[in-house]
Amino acid sequence: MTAQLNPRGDVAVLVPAGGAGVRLGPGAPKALRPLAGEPLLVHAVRRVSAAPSVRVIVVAAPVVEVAAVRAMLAPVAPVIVVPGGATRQESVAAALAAVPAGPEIILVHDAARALAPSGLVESVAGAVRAGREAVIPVLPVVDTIKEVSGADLVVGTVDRSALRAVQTPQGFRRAVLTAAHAAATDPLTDDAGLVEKQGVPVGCVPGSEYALKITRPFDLLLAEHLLTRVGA
Ligand SMILES: Nc1ccn([C@@H]2O[C@H](COP(=O)(O)OP(=O)(O)OP(=O)(O)O)[C@@H](O)[C@H]2O)c(=O)n1
Ligand SMILES: C[C@](O)(CO)[C@H](O)COP(=O)(O)O
Repeated sequence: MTAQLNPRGDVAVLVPAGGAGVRLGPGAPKALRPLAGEPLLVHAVRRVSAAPSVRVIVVAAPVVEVAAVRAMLAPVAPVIVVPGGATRQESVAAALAAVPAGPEIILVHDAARALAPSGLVESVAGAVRAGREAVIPVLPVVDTIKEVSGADLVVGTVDRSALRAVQTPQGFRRAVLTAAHAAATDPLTDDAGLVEKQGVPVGCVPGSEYALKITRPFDLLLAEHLLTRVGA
């Protein structure tokens, strides 16, 4: 990361890290929980900052942890840290508002996808640079998918050939992401969803198995294995 900004190609990455991690079980906010001895957020920011086009990183931290997160990330990379919001969408909006003038490509990347490789950051940024207005990394759905009524009654089998599992980082022209957040009404689970609502086409690039979202305890075990045994 260097300080000079080139509006045509430079990238700012927003890292929403304000979530509690309820599905991971009781403990500190998820982004601060340890993975192989370091907080998830440190792993995520280290990988993002290693991507050559990234010039600005803005982290949305849990509200009461802003100072601690600033201190924690200071040795990792230059970052702007802002208080997160009550929802992921609010955290992203707060981070977006803190991006300085300059970068015209903005990526949004979950702290919870702590092992997403720098190459994926570059691949998403590159697709936006090449002309897409919005880009998401996706993987094919590998399980048979059923529609279920109530708790346990199968209604039918869904054709999965057109389905994709969506990851982060998601990349956008800055004006597109800003307009989508300005127009947002209900919270959606991802930023591409807001952009779709604006009628903007969203492109796909191949995702990475390493960009798994650490959501449940098993995911943390898997990530620990990938990091310590596979060298992710
Ligand atoms: N108010 C929130 C909620 C979520 N996030 C961030 O959004 C990303 C994706 O959210 P998820 O993995 O679902 O995290 P949590 O909301 O913390 O998980 P849970 O629903 O289990 O509490 C995470 O990096 C999380 O920190 C955020 O910045 N602010
Ligand atoms: C943005 C996201 O990571 C894409 O898969 C996801 O939508 C975050 O929300 P979730 O509710 O934790 O799945």
